[in-house]
Amino acid sequence: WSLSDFELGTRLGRGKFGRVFIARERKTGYVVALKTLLKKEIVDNHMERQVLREIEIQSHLKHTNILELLTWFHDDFRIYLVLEYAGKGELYRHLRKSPKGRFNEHRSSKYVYQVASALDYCHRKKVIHRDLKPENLLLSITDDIKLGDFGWSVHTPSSSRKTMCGTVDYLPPEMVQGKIYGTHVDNWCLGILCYEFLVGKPPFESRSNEETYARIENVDINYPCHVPAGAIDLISKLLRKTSEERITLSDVMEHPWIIHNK
Ligand SMILES: CC(C)CCNC(=O)Cn1cc(-c2ccc3c(-c4nc5ccccc5[nH]4)n[nH]c3c2)cn1
Repeated sequence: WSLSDFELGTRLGRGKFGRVFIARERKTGYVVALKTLLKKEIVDNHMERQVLREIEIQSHLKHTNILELLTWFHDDFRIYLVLEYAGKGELYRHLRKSPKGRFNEHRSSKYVYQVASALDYCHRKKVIHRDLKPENLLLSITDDIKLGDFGWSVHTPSSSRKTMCGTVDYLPPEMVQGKIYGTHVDNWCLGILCYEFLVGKPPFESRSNEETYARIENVDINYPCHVPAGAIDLISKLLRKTSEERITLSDVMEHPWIIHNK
């Protein structure tokens, strides 16, 4: 493959994701997201091994709710990643523009199910910490979750998050305390995500990072009255300070609130 095989369109996410363009493969007309990484930037930041490891991992992940890395190629100056195009773009924007900035039970439980399915698949492949938060979720044209790992993108701090260096709202207690962490961090983040879908903001959001950290470590959570009991039950089983106590992803997928509402 080479750049001449593609007809480039506009930048996606208005430059938020680094240099990602919508593009069409000339012969088939297939629409993709074409991400370009400058080799000089990668070398200057000593990220060669990391990028190659990410490409290695991502190219082996094949799941309907994980954004697929279709192929990649490079020229003298850039590495080009041919990624699946998600027709409805950033989930985050849909969340913010929904009435009261939150999703209804049906939509929330469907997305939580799909994210749990994607994470369960990743964990079985010994891949953890996909940096789960609304900014890393895209929606396909059929309104299905596409989990992307935008760790590589140069996120300009988006105005939507108060803290300029990206949100701390999704950090689990073990990461706030700088302890080693395992796959259970994703279970915690799924709990935060479920709360944010239903309420419109993450549970521990505070005026300062320090206050947020304190609330995370105390699991100091309040549920607005409109949050259904079934969802509270699920979230409270994910947001456990002791990581081993958190409900498993397969149990999330079989939880009554998910089954009855998705
Ligand atoms: C090193 C490597 C293997 C990591 C691979 N993963 C990434 O590069 C993560 N990444 C995915 C993207 C990305 C960004 C946006 C989109 C979109 C998309 N569709 C849209 C529709 C409307 C508005 C914006 C849209 N963005 N589809 N697929 C995308 C993929 C950017 N970075």
